[in-house]
Amino acid sequence: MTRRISLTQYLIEQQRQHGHIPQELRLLIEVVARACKRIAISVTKGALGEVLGTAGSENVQGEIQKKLDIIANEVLIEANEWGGHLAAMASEEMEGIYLVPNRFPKGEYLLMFDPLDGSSNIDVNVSIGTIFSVLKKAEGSKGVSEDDFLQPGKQQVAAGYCVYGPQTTLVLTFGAGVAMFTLDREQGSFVLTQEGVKIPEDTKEFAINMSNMRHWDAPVKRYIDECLAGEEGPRGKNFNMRWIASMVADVHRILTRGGVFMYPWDRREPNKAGKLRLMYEANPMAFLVEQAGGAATNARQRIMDLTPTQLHERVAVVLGSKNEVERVTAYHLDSAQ
Ligand SMILES: O=P(O)(O)OC[C@H]1O[C@](O)(COP(=O)(O)O)[C@@H](O)[C@@H]1O
Ligand SMILES: [Mg+2]
Ligand SMILES: [Mg+2]
Repeated sequence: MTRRISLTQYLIEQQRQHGHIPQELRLLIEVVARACKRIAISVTKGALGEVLGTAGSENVQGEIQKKLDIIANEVLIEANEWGGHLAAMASEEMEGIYLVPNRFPKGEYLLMFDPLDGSSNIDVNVSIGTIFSVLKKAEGSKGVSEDDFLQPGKQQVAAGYCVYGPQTTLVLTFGAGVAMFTLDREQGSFVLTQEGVKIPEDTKEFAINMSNMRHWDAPVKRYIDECLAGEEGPRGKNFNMRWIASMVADVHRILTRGGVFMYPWDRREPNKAGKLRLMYEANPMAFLVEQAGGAATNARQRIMDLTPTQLHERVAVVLGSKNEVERVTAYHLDSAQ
């Protein structure tokens, strides 16, 4: 039975007893969690809060922004800019980095986020979320620029997401395992509901958008064909499929019961490495998944080893149960020889 302590107590424990995090980082995560609570309130209001529908604008990736994309972005910026722990922020919804204004105290951390993941699910009342990643500015670097953000994911000091579903759940890692916290709405606080989250190494469940099948590369097609062949095929077992179209919800299922998630490169936009974004979608999820004993690659290399060259860089993603991720990756490496 998991100890029912609050997020604040858990964070203090991580700082004081285990020495896993400095005080500044603890306070930063508290601010992010508070922002997620505010976003959860807007999400829950739905049509009553007039937060559904499009905002009539586009983000830097040319995607139509939903009202909630913008609301969530503003909530995260507003909550974090006065916190005193950050040098700058970057978001899916902003083209450049956001420097903490001079009127606020500053810190050494860099915060990146996908304020609202799974935007296509907002209006249809299906789970969505917020994904975030924390880096530290290189020591001695004066000021802050976009270059400070271009660090490989293995340098993340914290990462997490908050899924707004039937329950609102915050999932966190500081590089010493994964913990989950459920929002107790009566108390208004996140309560620890699982520690030491582990993803089983094997699975019979995959997640991929099958409508893109005709655009896939041969190794992806091979892997999925083998899953679909079931007991009679080379895998000798039947597979189930799930695709929520909110990465946050698909990854949450994988952290809860295992599985493999794939958003591979495909021929629709051959010049792009993939659909998902490296710095505020793939890296934080890869950090969580690895900390839970799973694996995350771009179908060839470990995601957290990739050095980004742009803030909004895209990447192919294969993550989840270790043995399946290794299999998909091996199929790609074999085909390249
Ligand atoms: O609609 P598709 O092509 O299946 O893509 C779904 C994927 O796109 C995303 O929604 C992208 O996230 P955003 O909503 O933040 O743009 C992922 O969460 C999800 O896995
Ligand atoms: Mg997203
Ligand atoms: Mg988004």
